[in-house]
Order: sequence, then structure tokens, then C-alpha cells
Amino acid sequence: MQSKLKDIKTGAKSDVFEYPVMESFYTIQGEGKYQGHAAYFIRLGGCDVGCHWCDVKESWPVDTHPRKSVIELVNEALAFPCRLVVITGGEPLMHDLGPLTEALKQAGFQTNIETSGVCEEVTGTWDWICFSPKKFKEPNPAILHQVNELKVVIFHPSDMAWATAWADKIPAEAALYLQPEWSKQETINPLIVDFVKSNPRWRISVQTHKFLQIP
Ligand SMILES: C[S@@+](CC[C@H](N)C(=O)[O-])C[C@H]1O[C@@H](n2cnc3c(N)ncnc32)[C@H](O)[C@@H]1O
Ligand SMILES: Nc1nc2[nH]cc(C(=O)O)c2c(=O)[nH]1
Ligand code: SF4
Ligand SMILES: [Mg+2]
Repeated sequence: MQSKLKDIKTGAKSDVFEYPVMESFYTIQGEGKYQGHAAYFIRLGGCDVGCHWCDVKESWPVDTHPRKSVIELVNEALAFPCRLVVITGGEPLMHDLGPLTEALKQAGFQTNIETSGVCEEVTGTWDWICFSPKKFKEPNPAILHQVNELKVVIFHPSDMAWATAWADKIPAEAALYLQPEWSKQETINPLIVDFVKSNPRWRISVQTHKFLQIP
């Protein structure tokens, strides 16, 4: 295990650097480009974006979750056969993800992130950034040029124009997804089906893990 990495801000050794962890679990990525891939998820605590339809509101507090060190998190991930880690939350970019992602990469993991892009700074070394902007809090524009996947949740028909305008702000090769808000599929699915048939650069992402009844 690596023990010489230092956190760029605090100088703390990465193996003792700690994060609030709501949960971590081995599952199948249910959404977006990596849907269907086995992945180890690390869900960090803390989010102040306030989406009223958020499906993991228990993640919002930053102080109530047990803290785990980089070395613990990497060792837990290494216990499973896949070498794909997804860091999510909460809003994971609330934290300095440099030490965690550097250690994960040194251990041989692909590092993917799920983020709203709301952060002071985009930290971490990423193989895949899934950017899911929200109307409720402006993302940091610094993330835009690094985006690999845009995945916008559609709750109301009026979200469509807001969602699709983001495509002009990110790299042309980014994968584009519309994801129905889980409780609104009856009204939203027909809309996004028609939209993608007319705009085939876009794709649909449904939360397949919920249909499969897995974490
Ligand atoms: C829980 S969030 C955590 C990561 C980050 N805070 C974000 O919002 O991207 C993970 C993904 O779930 C999506 N999501 C959250 N609640 C949802 C819901 N009720 N229906 C559909 N997607 C949802 C988010 O947009 C995001 O793409
Ligand atoms: N299986 C599974 N796939 C996911 N993709 C994004 C998720 C998230 O909450 O960030 C998620 C999740 O919670 N479970
Ligand atoms: S940004 Fe993500 S974690 Fe935060 S409230 Fe919205 S969906 Fe939930
Ligand atoms: Mg989820």
C-alpha cells in the first residue's frame, strides 16, 4: 500500500486522510455510460444542493457519517474482483478527492465520479466524470471542460430545454443522457423517448439498479 502521497492542501499523508462515508457497496452501475458494469461505490456524506427529489437525502449531513481513511477505503475496494470505483454522495466534490483518487489509481482502479459540479475546486484524478447539473445550485464552470458524461434528471417537462442547453457547454465528444426522475416516469418517459428519436446524439438513462432491486 502506498504511504508517501501527501494531500496538496494540508500536507497530510494520503493513507491517513479521512472522508465521511455514508456507505460503500459492491454493485452494478445502474446509470449512464457504465450502466451494467460491476463497480464498487463509495458514497461520501455532505451535500448542500437541496434537490427536492433527491433519492439519497440521508447523505446530506456532512458530520454524522463515520470517517474512513484512504487506506481503509482502498483496502475495502480491493476485496472485490472489479477494478472500477464510483465515488458519489452526497456531493463528493465537497471534499478534496486528490488523496483518495491518487491512492485508488495506484492500486489499479479506474476512478469514476457522479457529481453535480457544485464545488469550490474540482479535485481528484478522474477517468470518467459524470456531470449532473441541478437548477437548485450553480455548478463551478471549471468542471465543464473535463466532463465525459452529461446526465440530467428530468422532473418536469419544463426541465427539457434547461437540460439540453448544457450540451453546448461541454466537450463535443461527451455522452449525453436524459434520466427520468424516478417517480415521474409516467409523464416524463414519453417526452424523452420522442426527444431522443428526434435528437439521436442524446440517450436515455433509467435507474436500472432500482428495477433490479439492488443497491
Ligand atoms: C444521488 S446523486 C449523488 C451525486 C451528486 N450529488 C449528483 O447529484 O450528481 C447520484 C445521481 O442520482 C441522480 N438522482 C438523484 N435522485 C434522483 C431521482 N429521484 N431520480 C433520478 N435520478 C436521481 C442524480 O442526478 C445523480 O446523477
Ligand atoms: N447501482 C447504482 N448505480 C448508481 N449510479 C449512480 C448512483 C448514485 O447514487 O450515485 C447509483 C447507485 O446508488 N446505485
Ligand atoms: S446534488 Fe445529488 S446528492 Fe445533492 S441533493 Fe441533488 S441529487 Fe441529492
Ligand atoms: Mg443512487
